[in-house]
Amino acid sequence: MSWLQIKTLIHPEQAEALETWLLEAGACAITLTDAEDNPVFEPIRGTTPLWQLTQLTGLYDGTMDIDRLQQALAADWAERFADQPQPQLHVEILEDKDWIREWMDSFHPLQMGSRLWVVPSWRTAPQPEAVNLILDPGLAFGTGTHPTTALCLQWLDGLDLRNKSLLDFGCGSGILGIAGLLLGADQAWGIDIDPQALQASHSNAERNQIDLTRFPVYFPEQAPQVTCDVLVANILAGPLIDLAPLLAKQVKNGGLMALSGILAHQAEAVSQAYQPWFDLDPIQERDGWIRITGTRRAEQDS
Ligand SMILES: C[S@@+](CC[C@H](N)C(=O)[O-])C[C@H]1O[C@@H](n2cnc3c(N)ncnc32)[C@H](O)[C@@H]1O
Repeated sequence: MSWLQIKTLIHPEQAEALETWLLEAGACAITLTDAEDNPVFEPIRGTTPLWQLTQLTGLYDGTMDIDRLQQALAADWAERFADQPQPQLHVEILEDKDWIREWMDSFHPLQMGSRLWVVPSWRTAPQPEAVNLILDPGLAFGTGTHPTTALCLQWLDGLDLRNKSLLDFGCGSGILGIAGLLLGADQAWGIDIDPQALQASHSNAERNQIDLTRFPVYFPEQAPQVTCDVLVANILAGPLIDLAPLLAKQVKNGGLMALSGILAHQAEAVSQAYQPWFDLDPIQERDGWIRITGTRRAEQDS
């Protein structure tokens, strides 16, 4: 099987928008790195220096029609960012073994808060005594490199999760549910609409020596209506708003929740959707993404 890898340089302010656009257009995975850290393009004389740019690398199934993708991107980009240069996609065909090597090289251990590290399975944990979450990124979203995931991991790291149950809604790679269990929770559940995510969550749980009975995973329509002490949902603003009544029902009175996957301008709409059930904390922001946390009020059960 072959893959198509695209690479482009982009201004950091537009990197997230391009990442979202490419994922919606079927990319299996996207990574963003500082162009200066990992230069694959020669800087062009007279153009923006590399240190001001983000390098985006994306991966598509080898059957993807990249010409049509470029045309669609050009049309949308012209509409949204009329005054900005069009991203130029450099395309390369990769055999399985090549992209795996590229992919592996791009992941490094990351510290999340004070106790937790996310360590790719092929790297050595820098602090063996820390809480080390061993991760095989695979194709499901959730490696810890994305700000939305990092915001949730840092929040979990700061909680006392002993004897707590945790619902990971939109579990992707299972990273948040697994982190919760490693940080002391005694039970977690994962829910996702993507079969690849459910599979990845279980293989990542096994890699971290977590008994799968402590982290069962479900499609939403098959999930039991559990109530949890802690809810994490890193999805997107639209589904989070639609799911507010359902998610509120699944958090115990006095329980905690963290919502992520929300762009700064969407904060107000998502907050409003959860205010009927939760006392909300001040919003946290990272690279244009925000995290909403709160405590389930006891007085309302609806
Ligand atoms: C941004 S990823 C987050 C993955 C992981 N929890 C993390 O924090 O890195 C969002 C995940 O939510 C899933 N998802 C999107 N809409 C959903 C929905 N309505 N119900 C359940 N899962 C959903 C996607 O398939 C994807 O795996």
